[in-house]
Amino acid sequence: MMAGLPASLSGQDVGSFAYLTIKDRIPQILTKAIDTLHRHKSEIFEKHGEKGMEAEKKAISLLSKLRNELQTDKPITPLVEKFADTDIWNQYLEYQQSLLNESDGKPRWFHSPWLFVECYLYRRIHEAVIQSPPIDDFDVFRESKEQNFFESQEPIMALCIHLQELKKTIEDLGENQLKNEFFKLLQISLWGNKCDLSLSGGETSSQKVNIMNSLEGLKPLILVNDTERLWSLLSSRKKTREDVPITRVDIVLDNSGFELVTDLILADFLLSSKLATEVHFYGKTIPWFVSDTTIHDFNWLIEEVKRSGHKGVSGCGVDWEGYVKAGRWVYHDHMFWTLPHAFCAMPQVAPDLYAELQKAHLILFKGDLNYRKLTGDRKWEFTVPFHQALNGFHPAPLCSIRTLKAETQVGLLPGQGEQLTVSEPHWLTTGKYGIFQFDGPL
Ligand SMILES: O=P(O)(O)OC[C@@]1(O)O[C@H](CO)[C@@H](O)[C@@H]1O
Ligand SMILES: [Mn+2]
Repeated sequence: MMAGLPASLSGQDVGSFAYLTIKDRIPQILTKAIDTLHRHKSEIFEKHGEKGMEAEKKAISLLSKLRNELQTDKPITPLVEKFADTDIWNQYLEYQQSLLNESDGKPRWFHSPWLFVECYLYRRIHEAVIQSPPIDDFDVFRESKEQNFFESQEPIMALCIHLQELKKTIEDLGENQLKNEFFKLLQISLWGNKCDLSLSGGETSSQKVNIMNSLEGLKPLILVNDTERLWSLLSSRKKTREDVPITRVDIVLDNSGFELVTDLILADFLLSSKLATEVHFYGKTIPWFVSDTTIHDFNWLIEEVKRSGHKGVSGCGVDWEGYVKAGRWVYHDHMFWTLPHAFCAMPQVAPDLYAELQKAHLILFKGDLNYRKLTGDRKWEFTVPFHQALNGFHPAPLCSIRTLKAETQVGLLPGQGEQLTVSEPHWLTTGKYGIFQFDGPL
């Protein structure tokens, strides 16, 4: 499977999105993280006293040192703090070293694969925090994830009310009506991915307008649309429900806040429509790419929805808590999702996780980073088939639901990418365009 893989995206390519992310956006994210620690000084003092003050100072100095390493393109150094994945990370760093020849020296920020460098950055932020007890559980991104939720209350309310209405009549919907509702909620989950904080460098990217009304207008921005495949897979299983009592859909989550609400609404619809009988979610074990969902974020958001003053919203929270309690929604934590590996390495690196995913009848991968890891973050030709770019990663029928925020895309029609480059030079990285890209039994 390894034969003839194209080169990785890298900060080596001056002017590329990778280069601009490492040069501009990541220092901005580090500065915001440092600023967040500063602004929580009094809260940390109240909670931990003098020891907390020392810890806050230490974490800030470690993050400042990290920013300096990055901005001066220093060699990438091994992780030093003992943690569950420290050894795997340092093995991967040695692997990156082995790819370089003598003259190249050490792996460096602007000279190593972008995927590795960006993941390493967030793992170093985590290391700075766990090296600073007693604030070693501090999530430097929590405030911005919560802010994204609170600033998106209007569209969240509209979506929850829509779902509650839909659930009242869902038994009476005809096949076609159910399909259309399914497609609408898939599109809402797709566009929920547009607002991620790491793209905006941590600036608020909450959802302002109510996307229910703009779906029609957004359809031309969907470059690959395999949603019919999702419908036929799930609806045919539903028809033969007697002999196939279980349909499990796994959702590999991306961002917390508004996007997570759109994913939970989709997951609720999957159960209420009986297109699925159980949904499994995968989040991140440490704070990741600014807005990615941790188990704390998952539980916090369901609780916030349940506590809403609006009964249309709180009703959803009550149902969602019920699904978790009944084991119909299952949340999985696994360290693999915050390692730097492309997903084709999962059978070797995390065979237990690969075996878990193989139990799903359909896996939905949300977001841009997941797409980059599905396809190895490489400079593929636009027309290379998605199946080929997965490089052997086929745990189950899967679909990427992603807005484009990185200079990598496969499975396009001949000329489609070139045409977009002419009409919209930054179509790969603005998050304006999206895909539903499916890989399953041919
Ligand atoms: O996975 P998400 O949340 O959709 O996107 C995360 C992400 O956009 O942040 C980086 C920019 O720093 C992107 O390259 C990366 O894919
Ligand atoms: Mn993300």
